Amino acid sequence: MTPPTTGLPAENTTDNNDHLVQSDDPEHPANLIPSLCAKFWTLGWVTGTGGGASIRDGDLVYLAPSGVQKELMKPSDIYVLSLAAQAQSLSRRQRVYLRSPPVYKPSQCTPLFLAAFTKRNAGCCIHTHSHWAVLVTLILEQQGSKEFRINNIEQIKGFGKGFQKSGNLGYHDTLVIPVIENTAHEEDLTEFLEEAMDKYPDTYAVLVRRHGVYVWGDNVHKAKTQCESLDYLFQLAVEMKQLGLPWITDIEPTIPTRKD
Ligand SMILES: CSCCC(=O)C(=O)COP(=O)(O)O
Ligand SMILES: [Zn+2]
Repeated sequence: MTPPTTGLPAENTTDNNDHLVQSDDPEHPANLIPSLCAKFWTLGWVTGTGGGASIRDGDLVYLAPSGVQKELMKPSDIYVLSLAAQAQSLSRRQRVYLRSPPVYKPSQCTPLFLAAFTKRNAGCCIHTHSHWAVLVTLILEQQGSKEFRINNIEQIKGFGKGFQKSGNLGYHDTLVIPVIENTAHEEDLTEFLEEAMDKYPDTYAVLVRRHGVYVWGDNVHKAKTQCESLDYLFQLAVEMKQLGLPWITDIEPTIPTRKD
């Protein structure tokens, strides 16, 4: 699926480029963001307008409006931004939208989503306010820790090895997710998210203390499955903590002996 593109910044177009969000294809980003967010709402990931998702298709980035019920969005509510036009913009804070819905402001998460697209070439970035993510950051806060670490759990295999690396983590590998501190305004998280990406080049996610998590992937499928795997692991970790079980164990890899 290749959506049509004008390649022109918004001020050079004569209309609002509504065609960029009009498609019968359910896989078109303008259709997929509302349908994904409706699913995420049922998981408690985008409750009360919090959280959201953004998709990149080539140069075009599709974004939700700010402060709307994310599970009720329509394709006509979606913003479209050109990364190339944005890169040419003199001000990093001023965004160049090819398409803007008339009555909204763009999501406050926009600069964080753009960081995943520009620094990691991600195809999709998901931001959740999941209880499990927030609880894990609270447990880590008590421990004075800025990293979530877990190993020897099967679901760890749901994560890629890292940026520009092929294959997934193994059962015995340790999954490490950095934690950044929350800020009063979502946009102000950007510099800390970027710092965490630089410090942890292979991470596909960053936790935000007392707030939630940002998870990305090369495409929608990978971002969604990594986000699901991570939420599973966060829930498991909270329940393990309640049972007094450690997140890191020193189970040694064994060579399996198969008897046929
Ligand atoms: C109650 S949500 C506060 C803002 C936030 O954390 C968030 O993720 C949603 O921001 P948006 O601008 O996309 O509504
Ligand atoms: Zn948020």
